[in-house]
Amino acid sequence: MIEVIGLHKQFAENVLYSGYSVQFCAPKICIEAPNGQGKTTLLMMLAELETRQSGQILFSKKALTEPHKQVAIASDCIALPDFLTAKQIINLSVNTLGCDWPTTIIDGFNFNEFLNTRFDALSSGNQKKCQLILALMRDAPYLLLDEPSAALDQASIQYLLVLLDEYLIDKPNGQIVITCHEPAPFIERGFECIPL
Ligand SMILES: Nc1ncnc2c1ncn2[C@@H]1O[C@H](COP(=O)(O)OP(=O)(O)OP(=O)(O)O)[C@@H](O)[C@H]1O
Repeated sequence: MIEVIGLHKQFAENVLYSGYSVQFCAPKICIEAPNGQGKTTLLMMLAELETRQSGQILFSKKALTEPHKQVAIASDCIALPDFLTAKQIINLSVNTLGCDWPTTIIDGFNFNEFLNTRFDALSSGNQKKCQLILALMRDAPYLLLDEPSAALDQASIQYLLVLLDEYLIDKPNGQIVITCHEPAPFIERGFECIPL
C-alpha cells in the first residue's frame, strides 16, 4: 500500500498539494484528474525524482530505502538522452541496473525495427514504448506509469493491458499506479479509479 500523508508541494506560487493525504489500497490504481492538477508531479514525488516541501510518502508503511530498485516509473517528464538510439538507452539500463535484455517486451510492443533509431527521431508512440520498456524491464515491485496508453496504437495498448494483468503475480506487496485521461480499458482490467 502507498500512503501519502500531509503532502505539501508548490512550484513558486503555484500550490499543487496542501496537507494532501491519500491511501492507495488497491493493487492497481488509476489516478484521474483534469490537466494541470498535479498527477505527473505526484508520480514523480512517489519515485523520489521530484522533491516536496513537506509530508511523508510510505510504501507498505515504510519510506523507500532504495528508490531506484523499489520503484520504476515511465513518464514523458523524464528526460532520456535523446542523441542515443533506443538500443543504446535500453543497454544503459541493462548495464547500470543489471536487468536482462527485455526481449519479450520489445517483441510484444513490435519495437525491434526501431531499436537503432535515435530517441529524438522516434515517433511519439515509439518514444512512449521505449519509456514503457525501460520501466517494465526493471520488474520493480512498485510500477508508476504516467499516461501509459497515450499515443500508443491499439495493438500496443492490448499488449500493455496483458502485461499489467500479469505484472503483480510474483509481487505480493507490489502495486501499479497509473495516470490516465481515458481509463475505461484499465478499469475493465481491474484498476480502481481515484480522483486527486
Ligand atoms: N518543474 C516545474 N516547474 C514549475 N511548474 C511545474 C513544474 N512541473 C510541473 N509544474 C506545474 O505544476 C502543475 C501540475 O503539473 P502536472 O504535470 O503534475 O499536472 P498533470 O495533472 O499531470 O497534468 P496533465 O493531465 O496535463 O498531464 C502545472 O501547472 C505545471 O505547469
